Amino acid sequence: MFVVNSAEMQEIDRIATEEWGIPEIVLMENAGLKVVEEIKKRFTNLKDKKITLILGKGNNGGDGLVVARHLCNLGADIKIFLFGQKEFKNSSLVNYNIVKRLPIKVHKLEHENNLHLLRLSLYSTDVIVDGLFGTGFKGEISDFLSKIIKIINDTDCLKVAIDIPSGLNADTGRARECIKANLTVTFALPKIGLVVYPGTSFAGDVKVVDIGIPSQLVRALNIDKRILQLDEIKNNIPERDENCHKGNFGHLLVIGGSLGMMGAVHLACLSAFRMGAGLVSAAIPASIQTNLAVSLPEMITYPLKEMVPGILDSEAEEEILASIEGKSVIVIGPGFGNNEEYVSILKHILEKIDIPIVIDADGINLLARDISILDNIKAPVILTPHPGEMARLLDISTQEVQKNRIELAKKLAENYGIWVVLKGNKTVIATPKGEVLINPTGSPSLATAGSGDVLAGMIGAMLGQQSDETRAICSAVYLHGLAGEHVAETVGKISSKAGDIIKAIPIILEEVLMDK
Ligand SMILES: NC(=O)C1=CN([C@@H]2O[C@H](COP(=O)(O)OP(=O)(O)OC[C@H]3O[C@@H](n4cnc5c(N)ncnc54)[C@H](O)[C@@H]3O)[C@@H](O)[C@H]2O)[C@H](O)CC1
Ligand SMILES: [K+]
Repeated sequence: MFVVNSAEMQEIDRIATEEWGIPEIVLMENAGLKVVEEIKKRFTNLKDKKITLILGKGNNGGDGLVVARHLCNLGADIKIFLFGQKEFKNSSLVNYNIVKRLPIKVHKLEHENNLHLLRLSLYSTDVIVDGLFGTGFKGEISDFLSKIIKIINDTDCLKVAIDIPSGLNADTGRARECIKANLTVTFALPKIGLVVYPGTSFAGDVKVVDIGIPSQLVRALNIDKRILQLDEIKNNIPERDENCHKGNFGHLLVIGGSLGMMGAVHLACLSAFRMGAGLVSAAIPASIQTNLAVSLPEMITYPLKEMVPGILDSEAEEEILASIEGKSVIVIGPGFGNNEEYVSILKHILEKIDIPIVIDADGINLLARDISILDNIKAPVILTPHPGEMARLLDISTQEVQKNRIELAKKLAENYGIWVVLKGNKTVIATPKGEVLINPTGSPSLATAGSGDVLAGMIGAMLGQQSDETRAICSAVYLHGLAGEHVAETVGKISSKAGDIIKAIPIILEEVLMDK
């Protein structure tokens, strides 16, 4: 499903009305009716239910006026509070003139001394409908608005946001002060702010409703952002026919490991097997080879020459390059160590190979030492940074990364012609073509040591089975999130560990493929 920013939504709105000739008032009527439909689903009867609408003077408020009219027809007891000194215009004005003739009390919210009545009315209300601002919200919330929002948020009742919770930046999901809704009924397409953190925590349940904008119109716009959906993920996982053999499902090489960090390689390799990789090999410092081989006998191991135990010798580079022969995918970085001398190993690998390479963990830290080594790549390169690693790569703070996850991932991917998987709540996948995919699955259970190694192994495994890199990466990220959700339900969000995520892979794979 496409996701849009406010400018894109406004453009869709403009084309629908100006070029396709769909009257604005029709879209507004549809929008209002759909909100009423969602409210009706939550009550057996709306008769005499107290419903308070807090509305601005733009079209979001106009939608609210439509909601008020229909709820009034259903017998609800309606009150409206109107924010702002402006006058309603166009379709909103038409709806306002109708509402004025109905048995609906309309109060102003222009001064601090109106707040007392608002507080009093909300005390006994069953539902608050938030139609203050939608996609037309710009800049910041004033202190007065902040007080209004606080009064609304302090009220314990069902809060329904029209299109987006007021105060939320539809493009970034950030807010200074924002309505905390239980339900957001958003029109035509989800807005970015509703699907990325912290916007997700303000929006509550998000219902995307059709208001009559033709899908042909939306498709013609070539929107570059999408939310991943289960259906496409299912189709990305290749069927296994009776005649298949291990050679059909890729041979993954994991390069990494160091003294004390052997587990990272183990986790990546084991998850790769569980995700269906045909063969898995690991190139690791010689001193950890025996332990690793014993811990996972199914894999092939390449011992690398060491300077001191756990630290590679310069001759190891040749050994790594030799181990790449015959492989179909590489994962480099889990537990590798962030030694300056390894930058040239990574550089030479990237200059030589043309098979997909996932650069994770210390591999990303090495890149952060010299990102220019991405200038000379022939292979599909996939970076899987968490926000801290992304910050190091871009030489900015983690807070700055989190403020602008989508744009930063997109820019990095486009600049170097690579895939960027920016991990975190709603992982963002950016492709070399500038496409952005947002992953809806996941759980706090994934916030545990080794979870990234598991994801790297899963991506590596999928790249060995699916030639379309974007599909492979998206499937792995989506399924990793589903595995996290399963762990949250079975083990718990707090007690989870990476091994639990790996154990969940076969279960969620089975579930996903069952109704393919
Ligand atoms: N997308 C569609 O196809 C449809 C959308 N509808 C609804 O319309 C709104 C967008 O309406 P618009 O008039 O452009 O803007 P808003 O109502 O969101 O807000 C404008 C309103 O708010 C004032 N304002 C903006 N920022 C601030 C601020 N920081 N502080 C104070 N006041 C602010 C501004 O001055 C205006 O008065 C969309 O979300 C949908 O809900 C259509 O009805 C159906 C078709
Ligand atoms: K709103």
